[in-house]
Amino acid sequence: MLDVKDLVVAYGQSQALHGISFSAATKETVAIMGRNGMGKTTLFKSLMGVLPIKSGEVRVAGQDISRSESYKRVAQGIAYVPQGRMIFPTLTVEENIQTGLENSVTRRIPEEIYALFPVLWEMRSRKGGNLSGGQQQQLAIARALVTNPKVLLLDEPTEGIQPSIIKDIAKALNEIRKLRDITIVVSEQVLSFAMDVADRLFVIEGGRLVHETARADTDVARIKSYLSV
Ligand SMILES: Nc1ncnc2c1ncn2[C@@H]1O[C@H](COP(=O)(O)OP(=O)(O)OP(=O)(O)O)[C@@H](O)[C@H]1O
Repeated sequence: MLDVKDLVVAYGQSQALHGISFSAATKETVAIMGRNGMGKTTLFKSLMGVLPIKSGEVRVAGQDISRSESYKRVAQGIAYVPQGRMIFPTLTVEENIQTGLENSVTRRIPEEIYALFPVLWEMRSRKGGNLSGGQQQQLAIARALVTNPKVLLLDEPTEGIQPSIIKDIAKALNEIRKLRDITIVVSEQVLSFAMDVADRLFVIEGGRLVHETARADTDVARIKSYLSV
């Protein structure tokens, strides 16, 4: 479903990604693990078209999207939950989700969304800015999901979130891929969360994927050593 090949991205003269390649299948979740500054956000921004790529290719369901404008990529089946969530603080929960429904005539929020995140139903009339960090993260995921993506990208969804809500988010992500034909790519520093949601784990270091493992074969100590400074 998602095929990334030899992705090279630079900030001016400084190269940040040095040829990233990986694929992820429908109904598969992969985690990209790495410390701060290793290139996770750069990877996601370039997949989404927020940052231009220098060379390489990104395919979603076989279609090369790597030269498409960011807004077009949404129609081509890719959705992005950025680091820090970026919800609209002055819009209500319901209005925030509806911003993902721009192309829908009724702008009706599917029931499935509130079934996945019951807290968003309870909070639907509250302003996004009044939600806790964990609730905002669930809101950002809901907003991305209503675009019916084939590929969902989540950049460090557990950052600054309390453990009980991290469990809720893991549960929702596992439920989503059961319900939908979707590929989920999540960047993370929290190994326990990645082990809860991902079928395969990659480690990114200095803009390169340096390690890959299936969940069942994961050498936890080895991944931890990559994540510690
Ligand atoms: N706007 C920018 N201009 C120049 N260099 C940048 C810019 N943004 C990021 N970088 C560099 O690119 C590299 C990768 O950064 P990136 O933000 O992708 O890492 P990350 O793994 O997502 O870390 P974090 O979790 O802190 O966001 C780092 O060396 C960083 O200094």
